[in-house]
Amino acid sequence: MSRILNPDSTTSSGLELRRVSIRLNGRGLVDIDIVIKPGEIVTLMGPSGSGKSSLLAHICGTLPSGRAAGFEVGGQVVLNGMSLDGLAPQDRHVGILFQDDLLFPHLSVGGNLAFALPSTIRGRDERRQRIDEALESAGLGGFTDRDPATLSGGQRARVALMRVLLSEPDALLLDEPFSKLDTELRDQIRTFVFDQARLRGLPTLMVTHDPEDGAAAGGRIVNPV
Ligand SMILES: Nc1ncnc2c1ncn2[C@@H]1O[C@H](COP(=O)(O)OP(=O)(O)OP(=O)(O)O)[C@@H](O)[C@H]1O
Repeated sequence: MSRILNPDSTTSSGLELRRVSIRLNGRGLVDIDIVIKPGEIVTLMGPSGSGKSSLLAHICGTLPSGRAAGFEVGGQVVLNGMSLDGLAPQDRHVGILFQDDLLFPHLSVGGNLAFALPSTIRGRDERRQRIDEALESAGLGGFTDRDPATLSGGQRARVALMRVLLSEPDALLLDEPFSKLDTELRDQIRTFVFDQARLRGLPTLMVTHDPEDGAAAGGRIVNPV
């Protein structure tokens, strides 16, 4: 693993945003300083365009930065005591779930999940077992060979979460992942996602416009500015 150990950082667990700032074309968007403990779910709410998704992209290492892109970032993102600055997205161990489940339509459910498994899990049987266990734990036992197009919205949402979790993230980011689900399903999937995050002790940062998401998470609700 190529993580950089920042000599200034403490060895604390969780996701720390140390005076993280984002400016867009010289305008201040985000200014946040927070520690999210393992298993804690923090909700990020703020007006449209206030930079919530940009902050998640910055944590993932996918924010287009530099003068041409217009974004300038400051501060430090630290996960479990290690600075993520300069690391490629795939080396950060940060999982993110979006509004759209982004399942690959040309792959089976199992194929979608296999894509997320760490390359260190090499054996065919072990890979298959991990996928089967993940599907079982999501109430989707026997779905390995299903075409994603044949799944319901709730089933797709659970596969999308399992795909993120199989990549063994150390932190979870949620970018309005429940907003396209109808009310009943939203409650169900929300509970499932929060339970999984807590069970695995993942520091979790959720962006939402829905106050009910924040209430259901039961944790702190913060503004990006
Ligand atoms: N790739 C990009 N290149 C340039 N500007 C961008 C890019 N992505 C977002 N922006 C701009 O950055 C600002 C913040 O957008 P962002 O999506 O982070 O806000 P948000 O708070 O998540 O909004 P919403 O609640 O509507 O999803 C907006 O002005 C947006 O137009």
